[in-house]
Amino acid sequence: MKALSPVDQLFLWLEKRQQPMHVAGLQLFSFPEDAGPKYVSELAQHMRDYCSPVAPFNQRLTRRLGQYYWTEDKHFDIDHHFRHEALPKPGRIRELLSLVSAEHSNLLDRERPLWEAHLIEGIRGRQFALYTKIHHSVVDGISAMRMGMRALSTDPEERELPPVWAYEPKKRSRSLPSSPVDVASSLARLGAGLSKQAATVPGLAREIYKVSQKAKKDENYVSIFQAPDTVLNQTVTGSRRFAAQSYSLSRLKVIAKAFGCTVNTVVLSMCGHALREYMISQNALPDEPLIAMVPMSLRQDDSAGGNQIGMILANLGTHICDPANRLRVVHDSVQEAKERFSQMSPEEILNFTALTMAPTGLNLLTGLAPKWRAFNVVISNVPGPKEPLYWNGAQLQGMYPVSIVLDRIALNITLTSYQDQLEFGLIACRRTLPSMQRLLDYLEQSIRELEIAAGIK
Ligand SMILES: CCCCCCCCCCCCCCCC(=O)SCCNC(=O)CCNC(=O)[C@H](O)C(C)(C)COP(=O)(O)OP(=O)(O)OC[C@H]1O[C@@H](n2cnc3c(N)ncnc32)[C@H](O)[C@@H]1OP(=O)(O)O
Ligand SMILES: CCCCCCCCCO
Repeated sequence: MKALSPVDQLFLWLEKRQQPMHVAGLQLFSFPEDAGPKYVSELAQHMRDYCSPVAPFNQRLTRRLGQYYWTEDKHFDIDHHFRHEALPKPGRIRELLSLVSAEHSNLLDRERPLWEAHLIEGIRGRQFALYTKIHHSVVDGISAMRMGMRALSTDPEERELPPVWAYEPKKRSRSLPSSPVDVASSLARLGAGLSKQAATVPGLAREIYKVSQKAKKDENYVSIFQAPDTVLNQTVTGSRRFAAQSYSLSRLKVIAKAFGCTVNTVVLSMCGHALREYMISQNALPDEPLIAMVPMSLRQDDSAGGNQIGMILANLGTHICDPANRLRVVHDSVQEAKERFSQMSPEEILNFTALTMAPTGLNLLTGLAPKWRAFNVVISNVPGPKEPLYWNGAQLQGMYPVSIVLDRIALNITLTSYQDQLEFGLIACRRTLPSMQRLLDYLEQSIRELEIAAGIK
């Protein structure tokens, strides 16, 4: 048995019917030239043949004394985890997004390993898709991306590739103990981990004191109670709407260079513009800027599993009309947070994140203080592969992240990349965010605006 880390467990504690805590990737493939009519059915059979998965795909939850552990599922049933489905006609991307919206609304079964893979055929234009869903307690965006990429090849001729659940993790930071004696060693390791965490307390106290002093005079500092009350921050239902689109990464790189900022700052500015326009269209733009929670990877090794993320708060400048001024506000707030983290060790960043997010976490768990809002929206950037990839000869055309909505945080914008495409996946509560697809057009519009502001076009 292997004990889950406190961060991994958080995603289990937070889960409820209206707040599923799984994430997913939607991969779109084009058929190889020589594919016959049975190509997808044969692929499905090939995948079903891998019915003895490796960790974490063979691990289910068990709970002892309030602590969650992973343990091997002795009754693993591939037909529960792997599903072969078809879209209703006419099989447009619209039907595919509807299917993903519906699937992403369903909770994973906690009696079994927390993942499902859906192979979807019937898509117009000789395409098929793979929607792979896995609990956030098992992976973060970077580890999900690493797992997903291991199952693909740069060689279009390579065939008989095993599915993602058949690959051994490249490197594990800790081995998986399996006997009862190992439970004790797990607890000992947990204790050792806690004392390592405890060792960060003096540095952390110093940092929190410094932050509280700085916050008094630094206008770029984003406080944990600054996020305004907006239409995004209402109670959510369990039903989801998914929208996705690709944008050109090289266009963003040119903008970033022109403004002397990072690509991620350009992404956040685009989201600031899109949210501003969306809220204006709803007659609901607040006077104060929206605040985004932006995960930052703390992963230092090549390990594939679990969550290793810190979180920063970014001012999205939604109160500012001018795109260049908005970008500067975003840049300054992100820089301020990055500089703070650059003084800390990964343990200190984790603890700092836990402390600053505690009021939000407590509220998510209890619903007692809905005004304790640290952020309005989650915006997560998970860089992906640069080279063209293939799966049994089928070329990967696009890969869209599908993340989580939280109670009173009804929208999550996660993006990944593939070759020169930035792949945005927007997931929202269906009831809270009508016409969410408009955000995709506003994102495109914001690229043009930034290009004009930078004198590029
Ligand atoms: C088993 C499952 C199978 C599934 C198969 C499919 C998997 C599909 C994954 C789905 C996954 C959903 C699951 C979400 C669940 C969470 O979202 S969990 C949270 C995950 N998020 C993270 O961990 C955050 C990771 N990101 C970061 O740490 C940083 O923000 C970033 C993205 C590195 C940006 O940092 P920054 O310091 O502001 O720097 P920036 O200059 O923007 O970027 C650094 C470099 O990367 C480049 N860059 C920035 N963004 C990108 C980008 N998106 N792409 C490429 N390059 C980029 C920049 O151009 C720059 O390059 P150089 O100029 O150095 O050459
Ligand atoms: C205490 C708040 C935790 C919210 C975590 C959301 C992470 C989503 C990005 O993957």
